[in-house]
Amino acid sequence: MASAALICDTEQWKGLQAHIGAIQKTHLRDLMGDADRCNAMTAEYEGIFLDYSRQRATGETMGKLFKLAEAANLKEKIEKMFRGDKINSTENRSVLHVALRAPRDTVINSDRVNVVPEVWGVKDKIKQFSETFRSGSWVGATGKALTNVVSVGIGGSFLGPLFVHTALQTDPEAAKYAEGRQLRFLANVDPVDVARSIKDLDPETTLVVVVSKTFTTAETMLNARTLKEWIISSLGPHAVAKHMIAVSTNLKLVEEFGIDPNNAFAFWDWVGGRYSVCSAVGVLPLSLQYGFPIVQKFLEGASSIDDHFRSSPFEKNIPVLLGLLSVWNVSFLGYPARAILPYSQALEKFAPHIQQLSMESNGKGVFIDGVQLPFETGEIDFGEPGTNGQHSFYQLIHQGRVIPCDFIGVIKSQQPVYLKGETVSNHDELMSNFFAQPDALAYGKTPEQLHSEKVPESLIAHKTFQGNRPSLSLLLPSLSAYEIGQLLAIYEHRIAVQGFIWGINSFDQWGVELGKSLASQVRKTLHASRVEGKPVLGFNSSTSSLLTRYLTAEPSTPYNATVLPKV
Ligand SMILES: O=P(O)(O)OC[C@H]1O[C@H](O)[C@H](O)[C@@H](O)[C@@H]1O
Repeated sequence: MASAALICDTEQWKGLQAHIGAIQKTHLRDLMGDADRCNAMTAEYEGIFLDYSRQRATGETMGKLFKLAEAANLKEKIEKMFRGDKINSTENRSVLHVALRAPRDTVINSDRVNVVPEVWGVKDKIKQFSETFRSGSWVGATGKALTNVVSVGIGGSFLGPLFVHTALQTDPEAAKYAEGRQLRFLANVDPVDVARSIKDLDPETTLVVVVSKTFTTAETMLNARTLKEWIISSLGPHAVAKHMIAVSTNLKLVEEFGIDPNNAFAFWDWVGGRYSVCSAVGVLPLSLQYGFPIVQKFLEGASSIDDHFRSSPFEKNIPVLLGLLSVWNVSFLGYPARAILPYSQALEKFAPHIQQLSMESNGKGVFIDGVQLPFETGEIDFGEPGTNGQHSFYQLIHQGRVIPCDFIGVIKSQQPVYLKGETVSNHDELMSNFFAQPDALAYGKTPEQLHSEKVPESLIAHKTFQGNRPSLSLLLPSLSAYEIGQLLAIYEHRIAVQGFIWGINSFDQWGVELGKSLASQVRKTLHASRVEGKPVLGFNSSTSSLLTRYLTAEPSTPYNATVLPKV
């Protein structure tokens, strides 16, 4: 198929390629000596401060990246997203997660229908339901109020809500509203995850929320049937109506599953799974745990970044700057990975969410029109909160492979601690590392420095840090529901910017289909072997012998009666 315009064929792309040599001659040690450059390489919005001076880039690089953005029609593509154009072309869908957090009076059309009133209709229903639930008026089958929620879902129906829940858990305001309640998640089809999710819970006081955009995902549906059985075996079949609710775009299947349609919360096919945390997928379980007003603050934070992203000039636009720098690192400097390093334990589930958001969005091999990509896209995202990561994989980042790092810090801790007499407060101790690590990466340590420190000759080579390792620092004023929403939206838009520049569709995920269909072939074989004693057929010799080994051993459970976890 002939391609409209491959970004790599543009003068602007070639200009950046020609510029790589100049950057390869620089060292961050020198670049950081230029205070004007450092001041220029910052951006701020509502107290969120981005410092990207430790990127391997100069003013000239940035100028060229902005030109590349023009060549890629970035401004127009952002507008198309906000306008509800069907930019997810392979699925013929709008991409409107921004509508999920838009103020009530906004007009955003998909298929010429304003979707904002529908969004608010569901939010109003969640607000009302969560108030009834939290007040204790919603009672279970035995007349008791429900205080525990298990949210069953996987991928986008799990990772975003888990990230937000984990971040809110230690926010004093949110925590106050969650007193005496539990929110847990069940994602993996591994029965061990079932056991963990219901350990020490009583079905009498538990509400199960089944979250699935399609309501066909194998793992989620089996887990939902398992928890349904857990409820029924303890409380009887009539209990399902009071103990199970659902979030889905497929309300017909929700009803067929046996959940009361009045207790189903809708969303729409113009919300991608991994972009769905601001839909009922996240808003419902989080409102049950923290109350709707806290969740509304989270949505307002995300919405504030939507405004910033749509209207700020690229030079001051945090998601655009981040997206362009990622393109520079991946496609020009050849760095395949990015480490996400939040200096806040509250953000411990941020990297797992970004893994899906980024890698499922931009892990693509073809342009939007199907032409094979002649350059690398996508990034391998991974991360751990600092300082845990420092005592784990930072060795590789300092002296092994070059991995651009995102340092995310918070000025005001959610949980301040200071011990009288200590040099610094506990949060200042944490943040000392946030400020130190980027410079260690950028500057490194030269043999000359080591000599002057009288390091033994035999250790000089081992102790030399080449430095010149890029990072950026994002400093948030605090970490309340509002900033958690802002952080989420910054990364959502950053990832979209990358896809817009590369010319790929960041909103489909055909690559995950093949594994699913092969698993279905294996599932049939396991059943036929276990139940009818049929031989393993139709696989290559490696898979056949692995399957045979698995099937000839004592099974973990016989197939003649229901078995539920014992823990
Ligand atoms: O919400 P569901 O329809 O159950 O989908 C859950 C997940 O399924 C697949 O793995 C998709 O690749 C993900 O994008 C999606 O989030």
